[in-house]
Amino acid sequence: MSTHAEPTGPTGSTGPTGSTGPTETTEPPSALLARAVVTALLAHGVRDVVVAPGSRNAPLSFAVHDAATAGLLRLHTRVDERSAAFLALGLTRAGARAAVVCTSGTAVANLHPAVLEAAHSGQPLVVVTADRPARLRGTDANQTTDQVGIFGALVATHDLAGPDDVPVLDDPWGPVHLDVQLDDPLLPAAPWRPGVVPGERPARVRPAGVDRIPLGPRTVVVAGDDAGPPARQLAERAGWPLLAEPSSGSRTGTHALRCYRLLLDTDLARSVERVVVVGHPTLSRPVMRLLGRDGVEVWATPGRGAWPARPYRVDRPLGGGRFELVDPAGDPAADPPAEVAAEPVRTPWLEAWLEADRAVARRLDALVAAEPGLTAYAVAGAVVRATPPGGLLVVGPSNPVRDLDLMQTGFGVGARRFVVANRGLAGIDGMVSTAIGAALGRPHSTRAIALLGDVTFLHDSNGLVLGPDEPRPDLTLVVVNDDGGSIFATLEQGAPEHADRFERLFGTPHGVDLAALCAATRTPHWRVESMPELEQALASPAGGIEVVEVRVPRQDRREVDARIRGLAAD
Ligand SMILES: Cc1ncc(C[n+]2csc(CCOP(=O)(O)OP(=O)(O)O)c2C)c(N)n1
Ligand SMILES: C=C(O[C@H]1C=C[C@H](C(=O)CCC(=O)O)[C@@H](C(=O)O)[C@@H]1O)C(=O)O
Ligand SMILES: [Mg+2]
Repeated sequence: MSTHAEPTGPTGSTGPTGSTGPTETTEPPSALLARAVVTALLAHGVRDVVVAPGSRNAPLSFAVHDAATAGLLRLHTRVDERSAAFLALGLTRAGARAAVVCTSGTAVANLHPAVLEAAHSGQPLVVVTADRPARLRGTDANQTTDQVGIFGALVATHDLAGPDDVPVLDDPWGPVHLDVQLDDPLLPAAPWRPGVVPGERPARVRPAGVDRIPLGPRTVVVAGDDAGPPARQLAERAGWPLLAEPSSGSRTGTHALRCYRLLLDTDLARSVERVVVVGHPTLSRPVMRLLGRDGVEVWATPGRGAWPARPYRVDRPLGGGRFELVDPAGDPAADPPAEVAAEPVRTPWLEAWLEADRAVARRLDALVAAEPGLTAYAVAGAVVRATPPGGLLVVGPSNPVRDLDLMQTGFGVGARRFVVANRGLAGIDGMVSTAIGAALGRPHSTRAIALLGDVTFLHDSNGLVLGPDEPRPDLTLVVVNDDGGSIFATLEQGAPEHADRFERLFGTPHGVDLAALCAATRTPHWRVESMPELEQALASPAGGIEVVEVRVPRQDRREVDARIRGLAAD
């Protein structure tokens, strides 16, 4: 589906956003349209714009530069559109509102991975693509393809032929695509002095309504990606165990379990009667098995992204606004309003889980400590310790996010680390740029660290290609280098019977010299081989963007993972 306004042809009129600038007679229509677009971006909270160079988008690039010169936004440039879009996504995830601008043709298609991630994780990324004028569509004019609806049914395209077509950018829950028809002449006659009063990013308002949740059944709360504080508050007010993923925004306080994934094959887990699901849980098959288990009631809020329906049976859909506890008789439980920070409730059910969690965590720490040399689990633990309260932690998919899930010990409420992960589609693409964007978008972070796998890092090594004038954050990229994709070793394809094909198809050893790769972009690089070296590197950031490479083995991953999974099984 695309929002396809009938081309009205170039118009010189000022757009609905009241863009101002040189008179109609002096500026070409392309400049006026570009300025109307940038005016709309500013009016709806965009303060960071990532431009990938091109000729067709020159009117937009000039208008963005003029707005940056006026101090109205921050300009970034990136040569790789895929990295550019993930940089904008990282900025957006961290609370800034960002747009990415590129030229026509294959450049637009390179934005797609980040646009899809934004769609499935509900992020208001703004995508502005330059296009040829409609009269050239369907011809073999240079660099001309069908850009209207290019991101598929999930992301509507606004087809802009003139300033009057510029839409209101007020959706806080997903990406928006503006495809801008730009005709020659493409260069403005004179610089633009934007007479724009910047507006605010559209607020993500919680749904209205109250979800009345009766106490009674043996319940656990599952907090997936982007669940936010309500999941924690519910667990604490009800006295229920909290199974919160690292990027849930809920993994603080006294009820969050560290090793919940290891406890799901125990009698305790088998006695669960109800699960309340908030956010987008993706890390663990045992959690998915719990949600699909006969005899377990699932109460769930809608998912955040473009497909909010859950892949498992939901017995009681929740709105996700406010939770109110009611006692089994249906009367309001002694439950202070969510806004009032109540003393967390302790129940025997919770205590049993907390005791089991402490026991298995002790066994996990002992197992990891007994491993010869550094392990990916120990690296994740060191990264957690190096991220202070108020810090930013960006974590890649595959094993790093799962290692963090196992090793992240409890943080106090209010002392949480802001954890960013692209869990909409769990892609390994764009993670270097996402991390740089998140660090730039959250300048008040006390520290910014990213924990990535080596294949993930290589997949977006272009993210390190920054020009000399680009804004750069202080960011430590910790790369767990096991020379390939180790997660596959823990899955079915890692079984011995597939060993003859595993390395070529899944392990994908690459042997890349990360120091040389970093040297190519003059990115400071440390290679560490031991925990003291790692802790030293983490304790002494060089400033700017730096890479700390930690070499760990991959061949034993399946065996160690199996021992870990067996730590708690009854
Ligand atoms: C864009 C994309 N391509 C491929 C995959 C499939 N995939 C998931 S994990 C993984 C390997 C990741 O390796 P690495 O980053 O080194 O992490 P490790 O598994 O070694 O911890 C791949 C290829 C994906 N999720 N996204
Ligand atoms: C490798 C990909 O993603 C897979 C990674 C891990 C998931 C998994 O099973 C983790 C182990 C567990 O939860 O016990 C797997 C899954 O969700 O089934 C993912 O597909 C990939 O190709 O993207
Ligand atoms: Mg790896």
